[in-house]
Amino acid sequence: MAKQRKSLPVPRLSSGSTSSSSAASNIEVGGSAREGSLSSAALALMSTPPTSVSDHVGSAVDKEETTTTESADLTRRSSSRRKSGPASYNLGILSGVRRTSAGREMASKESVRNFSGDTLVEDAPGPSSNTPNRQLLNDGVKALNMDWEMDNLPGDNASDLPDRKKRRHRSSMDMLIETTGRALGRVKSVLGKRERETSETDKTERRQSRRLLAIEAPKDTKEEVQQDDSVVEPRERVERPSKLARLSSSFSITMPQVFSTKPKKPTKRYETQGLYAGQTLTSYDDQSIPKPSRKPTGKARPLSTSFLPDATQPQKRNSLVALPMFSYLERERPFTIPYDVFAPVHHQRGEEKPKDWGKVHKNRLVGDAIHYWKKPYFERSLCICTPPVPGSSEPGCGEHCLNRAMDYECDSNNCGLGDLCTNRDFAGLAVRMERANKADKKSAYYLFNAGVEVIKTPDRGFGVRACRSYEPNEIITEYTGEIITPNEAGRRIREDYKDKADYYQMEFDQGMILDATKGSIARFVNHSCEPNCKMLKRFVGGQPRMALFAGDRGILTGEELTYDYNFDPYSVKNVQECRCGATNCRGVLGPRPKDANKPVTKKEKEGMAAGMKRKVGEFFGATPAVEVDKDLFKKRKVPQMSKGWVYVDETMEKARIEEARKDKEIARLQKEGILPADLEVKKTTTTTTMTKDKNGARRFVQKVTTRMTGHKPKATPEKKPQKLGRLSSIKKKDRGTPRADDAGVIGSRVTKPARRSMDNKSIPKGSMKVRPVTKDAVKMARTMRAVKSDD
Ligand SMILES: C[S@@+](CC[C@H](N)C(=O)[O-])C[C@H]1O[C@@H](n2cnc3c(N)ncnc32)[C@H](O)[C@@H]1O
Repeated sequence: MAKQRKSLPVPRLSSGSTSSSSAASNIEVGGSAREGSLSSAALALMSTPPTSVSDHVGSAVDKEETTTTESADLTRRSSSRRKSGPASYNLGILSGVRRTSAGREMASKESVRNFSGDTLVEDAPGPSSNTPNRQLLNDGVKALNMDWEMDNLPGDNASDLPDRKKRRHRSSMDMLIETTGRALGRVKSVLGKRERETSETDKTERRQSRRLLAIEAPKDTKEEVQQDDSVVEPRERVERPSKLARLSSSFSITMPQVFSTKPKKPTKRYETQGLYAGQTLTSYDDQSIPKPSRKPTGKARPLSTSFLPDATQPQKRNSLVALPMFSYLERERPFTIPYDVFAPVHHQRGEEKPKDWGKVHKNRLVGDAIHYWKKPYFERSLCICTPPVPGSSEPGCGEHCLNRAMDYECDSNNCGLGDLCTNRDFAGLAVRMERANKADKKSAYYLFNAGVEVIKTPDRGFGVRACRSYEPNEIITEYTGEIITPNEAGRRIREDYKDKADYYQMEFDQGMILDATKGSIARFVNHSCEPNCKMLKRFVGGQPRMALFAGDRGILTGEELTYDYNFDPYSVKNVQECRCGATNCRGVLGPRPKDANKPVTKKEKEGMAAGMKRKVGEFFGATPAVEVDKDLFKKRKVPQMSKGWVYVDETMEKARIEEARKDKEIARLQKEGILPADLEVKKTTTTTTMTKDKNGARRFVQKVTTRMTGHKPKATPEKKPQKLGRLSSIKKKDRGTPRADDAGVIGSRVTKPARRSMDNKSIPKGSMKVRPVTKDAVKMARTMRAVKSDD
């Protein structure tokens, strides 16, 4: 160092200053005049003495180039600084080790070369080529697809630098690598995260695409289209690269897309709200809700209610966001459980179903009834109701409606209230049944609209249950079947239904019988002495129809439907034991107690007295004051109840009818003198007595007694000579042989034409009507005569 200083007198430079940047920076150049006389290039040359022999040579060769660069460098310095004080040289900056700004950290290859010569860095591998940072940098450079490589990093060409310089260069390179490595590490971690996400998406996409490819297109024809429009092989064929390869190569930002239009992944939809009871805790205070009376027994663990808030304390709302389950508990809203979810009365599989049930959904006339039945046999009644006053509780065609009072149903022909009319039960039922018929028979929707279903009862055969609730007096279902004559009803019972235990015949209208053996579901409705329904007759479009209506307390879902049969068994033998289980059960399916047996009430007595008074007044010609009873329309109308079931026991009934016919015939023959008055005939009487067995069950015992009884004809008053009108006058005038046109009357006999004319009511008043002698009577008379002659 000392030697070097001595060999270079002008300018005096401390060579030692080159060893450290701090020393170098403090070198002062003496005399401004001298500074000014020296070219800056020369100064620069002098300030950087060659450190070796080769440097001298090299310096000579590169003198020109170095001079130019340094001069440019110095020219860039501010002129004010140069002027204000003596020039100072920062060797750190000049040597490229110390940089003045971050931008200069990445020194250009040229500047390094210019400063330190081309031989600064050796060809040997870089100082930190094996360090993880270097590796990281390498990876990053590759990943970013840069057009330079780590091995040819600018400024990395320090193979020919001397060791000392190499160290310095290495340290600067290390810094550079470290900084860049850190930056790249951050980039890589971000990219790595994206890569992971992308690879996740990629996996899902691949799974989907595999599925789609399997369904939509053959694999070999499907091509993948990348965003850059390059066509690649389907992803199934692309081999999955190794993790390392993926790490190093998957920094590509553009991810391969399988399909330009991705199929939308079906997203699971979560319900935002759930169903819950919707009861407040204070509901228990409600008197209408029965409190649980059963106390927990020792064995059963009582239900823990600790999770419920204290009902006695006012509820404080939690300011924190509640968990969903608790927020559901807090919220309250009305809800209806869908029928598909809650249908408690579905007919269970395997349950016994009724056999031999021919369904008839509309009444139909069968046999002779077709000729006897009078179609619309009364005039349609016009409804004079006005639309209901808004806000009033009285509905359209309510209790004041005349049609309703007369059991006529309103329709568009007789009522103008349209939808406001409430007297259209059968029309409403028709709408419901139409909905039911369109629905699947197994669906809850069908059951809801049909409203009823058949069930098997333990002791009363089949019955009917409500599949929904009904308002009081709401129509439930129609009772339909075949309209037949009473004769046909008897015949069916004798012949068709002789092996059956249950009959479905009911008195209907115009003296006809409604036989629901082929009929609607209503035929299965059982009897109860305390019924929840009633069978009513209504006139719809002039035609009578029967339907089951809810009672005054309405019907709940699942209740068995019953009504009072008011059963007329015709014979005691046919009396059936009632198993309805009501507290006021009459014990038998017999008729309701006759009203006549009821004691007369005070009100009825008043009514009778008022009626008498009116009649007396009318008799004496007094005009009764017309007083409109205001309560007249308010009175509950008495529904036209079903007249009752017809139970015709064919053998008993036949015997009874035959007996009566015989009695009548004998009496007539006796009267005519054909049979003796003291005739004794065998008579059979059947008496039924009810007993109870040891179990308390009722038993009906029949006793048949036969006795001989005499038929005594009633004493007939002495006959007065009868005026025979025209016929007798003819006979009086002309006592000749009767003519053929004498209305067929010969003696006491009436010939066929006469009878025909009698039927036609052409015989004048007062004419004698003679009953024709039947074949049976003649036969019997002959027998009697034969018996007598034998005696
Ligand atoms: C119209 S059917 C009713 C449906 C019948 N249960 C079935 O299975 O077809 C009438 C018959 O049901 C039976 N029945 C109805 N209600 C009854 C009751 N309360 N007690 C006993 N039997 C009853 C009687 O046998 C009666 O003749």
